[in-house]
Amino acid sequence: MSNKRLAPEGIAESSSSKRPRPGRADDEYVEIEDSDADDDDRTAAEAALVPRAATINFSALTRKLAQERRTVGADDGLSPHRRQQNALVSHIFMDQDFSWLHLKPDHASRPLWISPEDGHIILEAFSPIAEQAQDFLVAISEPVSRPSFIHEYKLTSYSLYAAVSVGLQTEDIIEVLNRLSKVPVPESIISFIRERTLSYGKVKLVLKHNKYFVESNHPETLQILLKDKTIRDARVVSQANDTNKVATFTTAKAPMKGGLVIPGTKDADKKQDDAAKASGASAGTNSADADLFTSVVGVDADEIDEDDDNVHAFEIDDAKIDDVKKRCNELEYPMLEEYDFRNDTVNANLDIDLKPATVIRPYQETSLSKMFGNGRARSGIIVLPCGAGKTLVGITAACTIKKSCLVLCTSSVSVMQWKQQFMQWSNVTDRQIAVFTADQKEKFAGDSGIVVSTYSMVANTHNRSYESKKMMEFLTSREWGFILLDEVHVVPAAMFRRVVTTIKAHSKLGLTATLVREDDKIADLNYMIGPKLYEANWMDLAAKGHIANVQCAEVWCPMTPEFYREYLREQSRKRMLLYCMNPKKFQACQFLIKYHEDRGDKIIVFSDNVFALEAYAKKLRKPYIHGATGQVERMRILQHFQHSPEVNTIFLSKVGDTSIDLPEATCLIQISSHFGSRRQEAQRLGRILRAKRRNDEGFNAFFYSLVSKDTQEMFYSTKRQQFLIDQGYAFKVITHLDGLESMPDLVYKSRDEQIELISSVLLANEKDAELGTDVKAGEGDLAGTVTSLDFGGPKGKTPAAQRTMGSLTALSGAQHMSYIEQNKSANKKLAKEPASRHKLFAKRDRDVAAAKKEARGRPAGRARPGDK
Ligand SMILES: Nc1ncnc2c1ncn2[C@@H]1O[C@H](COP(=O)(O)OP(=O)(O)OP(=O)(O)O)[C@@H](O)[C@H]1O
Repeated sequence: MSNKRLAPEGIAESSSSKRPRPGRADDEYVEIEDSDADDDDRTAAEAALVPRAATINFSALTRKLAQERRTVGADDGLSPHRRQQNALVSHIFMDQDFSWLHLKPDHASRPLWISPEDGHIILEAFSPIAEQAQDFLVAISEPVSRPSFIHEYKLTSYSLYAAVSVGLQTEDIIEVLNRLSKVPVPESIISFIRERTLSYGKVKLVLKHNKYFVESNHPETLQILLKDKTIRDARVVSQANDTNKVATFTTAKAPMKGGLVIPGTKDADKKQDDAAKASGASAGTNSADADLFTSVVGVDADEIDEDDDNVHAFEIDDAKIDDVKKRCNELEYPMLEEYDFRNDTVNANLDIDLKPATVIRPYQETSLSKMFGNGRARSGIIVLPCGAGKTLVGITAACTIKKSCLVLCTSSVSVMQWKQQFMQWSNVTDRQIAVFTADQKEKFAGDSGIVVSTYSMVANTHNRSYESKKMMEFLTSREWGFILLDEVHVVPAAMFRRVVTTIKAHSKLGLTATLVREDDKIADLNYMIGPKLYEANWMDLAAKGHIANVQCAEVWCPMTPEFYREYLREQSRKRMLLYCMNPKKFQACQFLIKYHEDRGDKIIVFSDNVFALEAYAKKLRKPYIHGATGQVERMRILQHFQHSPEVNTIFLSKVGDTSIDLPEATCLIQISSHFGSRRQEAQRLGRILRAKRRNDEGFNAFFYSLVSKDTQEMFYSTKRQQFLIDQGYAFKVITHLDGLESMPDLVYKSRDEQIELISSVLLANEKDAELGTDVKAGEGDLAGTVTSLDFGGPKGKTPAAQRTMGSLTALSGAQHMSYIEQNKSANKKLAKEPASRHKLFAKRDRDVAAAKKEARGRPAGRARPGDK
């Protein structure tokens, strides 16, 4: 559909930026066509789910800005000398010249700068009060990019919706922004904040006695909504409420609203006080600032005002919830979903708690405080880096709500892991937790319990077995206190909608590491689950030792002339196979494996392409796992990798991208990947973020991406890295691996061997070149490998985000760090074993030999038989 929106001419979408210049009165707005190809396949219905406010229309803001500017121009308070200076630099900064904004006299001690044009906020991350400012900014805006020194955030309608949802008030947002900003918050931004937060947070969707109600403390708001035909038609007029008036209830106040204690935290109140004092002292801020932060940024349950006693509500038809939510969004009254679980006497309590030894980490606690800040459970999304412990956050939330809970994950592997983690961290008994997968259809005993299942099991409506149907009846006929949605960013919107509308749940929590979707449908999540409640900073967690520090590098491998010639000639998907199978890449992979094995690292080599995966693993004599590897074999390989010094490297296809917890792994090498997927890159990195040794002095994990030079792969690689770069990771480029040529037993050294390799690639089927020949990520069962129980502590410094040239020695820290563990004998024994040849492979060997012979006889550059 055509996704038109109003925007100031040239903002963001247009490369030929023609933003209004200071002092020019050309603030005209054109209707622009959204050129994002990903949006084209959006159905009208889906697009309608996105509130209008989502596409920020800064036209009103900028118009105000123009007025502001004119006023400033009339009396800008600058000395003639200063005005002349500004005029001199204006031509350099062009439309980015904001020197007309007044800097506050003490601007140096304030860390923020706010763009009056598009709501972007720049934070000096090196400021003493940056940490506090970050907490605040994460609550009110979207992080765009957070490298070491300068962070960028953006105010959006969604982010302000999220801010209001976690209890922030409009004037407090403006006040804190003003205090932190180097320039007075522009009028345009103030009115944007006011406008966006005016109607947000006023309407709630509540499930009571298995019926849905639209609730508000403001009867006039409900009257406005009822004027809308869609909402009016969805209303259920019962006997008790058969007039056109909305019903008024008096809510019972929570007996001890602030008394809610999230399990796994120590003495929450004391800790909060101490933290506030400590950060206040270290930041050198005055106590007024600290108070302001505690009252506005930190959500203190005791201090949050009780809602009005009078709540007005009308019932709506369950089948029309989706339409009502959509309409409310369009009317800019997005519905909040909150669950007053402590006063729910209808649904049976679930006797579940965290084990006494379980202590949640500070960022896990912070994220949960955003969910339970006002003593109720708010629905929304928590974003934590891979390996940061989202599972425990979900389990703690379930232990806080203590009502029946449904957990949905992306694969049956994850189902088993969730169950195992519930048993590990909480006192839940086997009878209280059930799984619903293709193989197992269990129900819990008693009135309340936990069910763990997959999205597809719940959303699937076709070809249901008798047991599945029964199980679905069990799931849909009851009210759930809590639904936990794992990996929310990957689930197709339609599937999500089916799940959310068929399961009646009082509160929803979405968990994810990468709130990016390649299909750009993030907005749907906002609408279907709720606002983003919290997003952690990857670099912060790395600096505090909760996740490992990682050195990232892109290794450029030149193509051999023969491979490059074929690459240029091929038009099909085989091009991809050619750049994966590049002999120089083989060599780089071999070199890096040896280099890191010698240092005592455990290495995972990733390849999406199964043909390349097998070829590399067999040539380098390492074990491998892909979709077709049997369960017993997988477990055997993973056990060896974890516990045996003989197996220090394994090759994994995309079955290992997610759902694999191998804290022994300290080095990743990526030889082939799924085009430009930013999410996959981050998830792969996540495999080493949980490295057991992350708290060792000076420890670094390593992430290498091998790319064939001058091929499409370089483009994809740059695209893939973008998410991680925005999280502050620095990618170095390695153009030369010192000592590679002199490495003994270097593979594919001679031209003959390289020609043999190219022949096998050319003989491969077109299908072999595809990435989709493996099973879907996560389908393979890697359960039982969850072993890490490490706790974090204060750790090293955050690396600077930049792209630099470097040598492998420098990258691996050889100049500055020492590695204690050495394990030179690793894999030697394995390498001595004769590589077993499958008979199919033997047949291919014969074919390869024939092709090799043919290739030798053909002058370079001449077409192969069959070439057009
Ligand atoms: N508070 C904690 N105390 C001790 N260990 C923890 C804590 N939180 C998480 N962990 C451990 O950290 C590891 C990573 O946790 P988990 O698998 O939940 O991460 P994740 O965020 O779901 O990662 P991914 O997105 O990659 O799946 C696990 O081994 C888990 O046991």
